[in-house]
Parts: sequence; C-alpha cells; structure tokens
Amino acid sequence: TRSTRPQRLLKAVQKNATRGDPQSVISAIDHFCRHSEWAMNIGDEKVVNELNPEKVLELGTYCGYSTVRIARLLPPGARLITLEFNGDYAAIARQVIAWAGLEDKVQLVEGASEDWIPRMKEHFGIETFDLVFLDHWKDRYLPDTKLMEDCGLLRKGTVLLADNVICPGVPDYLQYVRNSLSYKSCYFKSHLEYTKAEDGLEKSVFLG
Ligand SMILES: COCc1ccccc1-c1cc(O)c2[nH]cnc(=O)c2c1
Ligand SMILES: [Mg+2]
Repeated sequence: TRSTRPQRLLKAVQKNATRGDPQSVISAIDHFCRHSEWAMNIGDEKVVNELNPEKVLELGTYCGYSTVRIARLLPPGARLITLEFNGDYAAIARQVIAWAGLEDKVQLVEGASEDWIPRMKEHFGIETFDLVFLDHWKDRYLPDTKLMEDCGLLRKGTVLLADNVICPGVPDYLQYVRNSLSYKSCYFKSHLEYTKAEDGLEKSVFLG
C-alpha cells in the first residue's frame, strides 16, 4: 500500500539530515514541507525563543518537528515530555527525535492528553511545568488547560504557548485565556506553516 505522509517525511529526514544534528533535521522537514508536501508542523515562522524552560510539556507531537525545535535549545538536565494520541505519528516521531540525537532530553508518551496530564507527578516526578506547548486537537486546548490547572501543574510564571489559534482556530480557548484573571495573554501574529494564510501563536502566562 502507498506510504503515509509521515513515513515520507521520515524518509526525507533520513536522506537529507545528518544524524545527531537537530538543525539539519529541522531544515530537512522545512524543505520537505515547502517543496514536496505540506505537513502540519509548526513551521519556520511561528517562533518564540526568549524562554529558558527546564520542564516542558508538548501536547501533540505529530512527526516530532516542534519537539526537535524546542528540545535542541534545552540545557543539560532539562526535559521535554511530549504526548501523542496517534500511534502511527508516535512511531515516526520517535525516529525523527532519535535521528536528531535528542532522545536523552525527550520523553514521548503515546496516549490521550486527558489520561496522562493527571499522571505527571506519579509517573514522571514532575510537580509543575515551565512551558506547555499546545498543538494537538483544537477541542482539547481548553479542557486540557483546565485539567492542568486542577492538577496543579501550572505555577506562577508558567508559559502556555498555543499553536493555530486562528487557523484552524481555538475560539473557546482564546476567550478563556484572554478574559481569565489568572492569565496574561498576548498574540503573536504569523502565518499557517508554509502558507500565506493568517495564523498565530497565543502566549499566556499563568499568574497563579
Ligand atoms: C489536519 O489539519 C491540517 C490543517 C489544515 C488546514 C489548516 C490547518 C491545519 C492544521 C495546522 C496545524 O498546525 C495543526 N497543528 C496541530 N494539530 C492540527 O490538527 C493542525 C491542523
Ligand atoms: Mg499546529
């Protein structure tokens, strides 16, 4: 049967990127998405870099592109936990993360965010996160944010970074973080990855 897009993306990484070189993995995926096939990677425009997180949670791994983008900047000892519901995507992402040589910084967990968010303390020994990147199902952004609050995983200053707040759009989440007294929120206008369509990131700081 015909290969899948994630499989073709992985092949492009293994063909064009250097093992152990995260930047070459990112460039290979950007090139694949610009010149071969669009894929829902956050892309090379939507970036927020002034954070120095030690404990990062990513909701929605897909093929591991944003995982590599974030994990390559983490200092020794810092950790990124990434949750992916789709087993096929998780299998590809593991190989992309390994090709980048970032397996020591990244823990990829296959399963539903609502099942794993309550288990961060007992399973990973994590009390609170410094940064949470939301890039999974748009109807899960708000319930998962409320679940993270309820599980005590957000501390004063935790940054929530949400992709696709315009396209496909997450209106209920935006309304919440922009009107809640517990968040200071701002919008970073950009474009849907590799296209001219408007999209952007919402950065929301939890105020405790
Ligand atoms: C499967 O839809 C692909 C698509 C089509 C048109 C517009 C946007 C998107 C899109 C873009 C993204 O960055 C995404 N990130 C995470 N989970 C998504 O479902 C997602 C969807
Ligand atoms: Mg996205």
